[in-house]
Amino acid sequence: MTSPGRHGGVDAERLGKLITPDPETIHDYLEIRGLRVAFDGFVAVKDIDLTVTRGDLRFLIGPNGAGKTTVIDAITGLVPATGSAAFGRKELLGKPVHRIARLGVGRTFQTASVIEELDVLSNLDLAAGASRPAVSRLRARRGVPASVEEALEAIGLADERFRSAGALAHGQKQWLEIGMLLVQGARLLLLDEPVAGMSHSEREQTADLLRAISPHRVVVVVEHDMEFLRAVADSVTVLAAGEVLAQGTVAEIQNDPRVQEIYLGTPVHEGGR
Ligand SMILES: Nc1ncnc2c1ncn2[C@@H]1O[C@H](COP(=O)(O)OP(=O)(O)OP(=O)(O)O)[C@@H](O)[C@H]1O
Repeated sequence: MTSPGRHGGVDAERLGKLITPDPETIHDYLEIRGLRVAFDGFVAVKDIDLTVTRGDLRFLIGPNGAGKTTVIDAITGLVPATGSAAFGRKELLGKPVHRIARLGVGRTFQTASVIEELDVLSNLDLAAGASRPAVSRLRARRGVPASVEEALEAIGLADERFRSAGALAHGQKQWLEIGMLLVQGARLLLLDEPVAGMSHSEREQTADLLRAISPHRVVVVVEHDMEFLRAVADSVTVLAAGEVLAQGTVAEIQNDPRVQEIYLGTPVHEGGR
């Protein structure tokens, strides 16, 4: 079984249970103001403003080197930045990576960062904070936390629970990573090229998964794949040379001449990058 949801497609009921909105977090939003990142004098991100609310599945696109990953790195504390990036009204900039994660900010990387030697269940267990010594893991499996069980079903890996993460298909690893973010309680999900290298069918299933998550979480997706964007995005922010070039609905972005120009004259609806 390689699709999210035991019977193919997202298991919306289980996913809904897993990510039922907490009334405390109903007003979650990401608010970035004047974000600036410089590497040895080279300004990769130039005074960016960005607001993303729950249920507004935002895609961040732009040519190679536009600064998309750097924005995510700055929000998650991996690179120093100035300006402001707040989530849940708490400032993230200047905090160490682990404190940002505790504030409900989770990310995936272009290359899946699951622990390949551990099985699927242990990866989810660790993410859920149920870190236990290896010896006790077998015993622990008898009492899998409900959130982990729900995540296994929602991401379609219930039957693969004892399989080592390293043996999973590419798409399954990405779904495992997303499941890990959910069980760790991430309320802001920053996904860096989640469908890169996926098959058409894996992309469709990932689209279902993100659409099911989006009403309950703030989701930002960095992606080059325009077909995937059209299938999933509610709104799009286009970065170019570290600045916000355009922002709007998919249709607005596709018809924006400035956006078409930076994609080397290729209409966005036809081009990949
Ligand atoms: N650690 C770093 N040190 C120096 N320069 C960096 C560093 N990280 C990124 N850059 C530079 O910052 C710019 C933005 O890079 P970034 O990876 O954010 O772009 P991107 O839009 O994500 O591109 P891609 O689509 O290729 O992943 C690039 O010119 C890149 O070379």
